[in-house]
Amino acid sequence: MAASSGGAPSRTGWRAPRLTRPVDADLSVPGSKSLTNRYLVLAALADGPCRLRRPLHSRDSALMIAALRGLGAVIEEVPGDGDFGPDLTVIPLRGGTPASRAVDCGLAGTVMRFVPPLAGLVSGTTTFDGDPHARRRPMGSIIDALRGLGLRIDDGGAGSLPFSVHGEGHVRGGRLVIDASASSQFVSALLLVGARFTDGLHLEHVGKPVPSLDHVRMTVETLRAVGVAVDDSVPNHWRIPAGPITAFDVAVEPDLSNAGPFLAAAVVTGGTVRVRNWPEGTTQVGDAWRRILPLMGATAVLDGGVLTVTGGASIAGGTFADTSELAPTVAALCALATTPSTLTGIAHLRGHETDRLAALVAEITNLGGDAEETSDGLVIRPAPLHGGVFSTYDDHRMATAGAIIGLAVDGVDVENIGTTAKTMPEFPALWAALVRTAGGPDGTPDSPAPRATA
Ligand SMILES: O=C(O)C1=C[C@@H](OP(=O)(O)O)[C@@H](O)[C@H](O)C1
Ligand SMILES: C=C(OP(=O)(O)O)C(=O)O
Repeated sequence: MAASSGGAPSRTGWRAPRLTRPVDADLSVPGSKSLTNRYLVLAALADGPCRLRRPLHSRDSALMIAALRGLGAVIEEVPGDGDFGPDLTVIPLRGGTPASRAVDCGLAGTVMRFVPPLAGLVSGTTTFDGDPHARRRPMGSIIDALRGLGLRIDDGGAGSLPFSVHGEGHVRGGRLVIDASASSQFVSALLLVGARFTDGLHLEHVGKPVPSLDHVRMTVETLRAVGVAVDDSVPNHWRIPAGPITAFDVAVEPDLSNAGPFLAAAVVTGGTVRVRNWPEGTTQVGDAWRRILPLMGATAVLDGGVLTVTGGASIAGGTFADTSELAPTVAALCALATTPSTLTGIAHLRGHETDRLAALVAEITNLGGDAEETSDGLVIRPAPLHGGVFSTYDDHRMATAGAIIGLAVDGVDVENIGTTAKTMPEFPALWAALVRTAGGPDGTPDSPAPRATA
């Protein structure tokens, strides 16, 4: 496998840079995956042309763009002022598309969950498939919901990818009951299109609690910002009247979840990382770094749009609930902590890009660590770690977890660092710039630390 630019070549992939000196970095991170892909869906349904400023450009956003183009949206790249690629303009779906089209979901939950309801609003057949593991991600609630809305779905009875949606150009909508306990994205998917159903949508969740509720709040707030009146005053019920989605021009916030590994580097090395353009108010779950990292002994100060995290003398373990997509990064830090940790409320991570609970236990244990699964999370105890291969399972957050552990442990080979392209193709280069602020990886001569400017 080819080595990526962030670490030295190694036999098995990407040798994670090891640091015994502190990082001292200023950086920007690319746009939020969750916001970019919500804005793209809403723009495709809006009542006029829209613009996304500083959007994410990654595999997940590229798959969303391709899917929406296939359904008839016109999406173009135009010059913008972002550090990580052009802006996007979107002319909404106008009909007149071919009678059938295929959507590649890759491994993107946002594509496989958000696009099928939208396909119901377009005439013709849309076939969905994705990477091999995508066929194992939970989809049954979306398929059932679409049937409940009167759409014909061919899934061979599997309740998973691949399947076809036969759209008629309109969906009646109204009352719909689903079980969204496997993924918050089931709720978000239906809310994003609900205003365009003829009778609007009254969605009810019945079952174990909806996980990753921060992401549902993000959907609700994003909808309100484009003129959709979401009533979420009753728990597990969302009511949306039929109506237009107002065209918008929006700047996408940086991805605060993807800022996590860089902030973690400050914690691991006892250094400082400053992330620019941190929003004062946000619906992103990644804002929780400001709460989580101090529990581990770091300081986190948000001032003037810059989040500054400085690591302490050691990493404290603790109990971390409902960390959602932050969990792999939290787990990597816990594996380096001096006291035990418990992560709870993340049973649904078994349905993510891989079974993240099993994967984290396997990879931490493979490096000599002490980790085990519980029914809804992980227990990780202090143990001396050694080098080895850190497998990534095509999961971007497993790759970054390996990079974090490798900062503190000699000889960690991250097996496929390229999988970070799912949400942050720039990861290897940004990590290399971060490492240079500590004078370079261990074994390179000390040199004046250049600032990470990426
Ligand atoms: O709506 C979204 O953008 C997301 C919702 C969450 O999904 P789950 O509820 O399946 O965890 C999260 O983990 C994922 O990374 C992004
Ligand atoms: C769970 C994740 O992604 P997806 O949107 O594919 O569900 C994630 O990014 O951590």
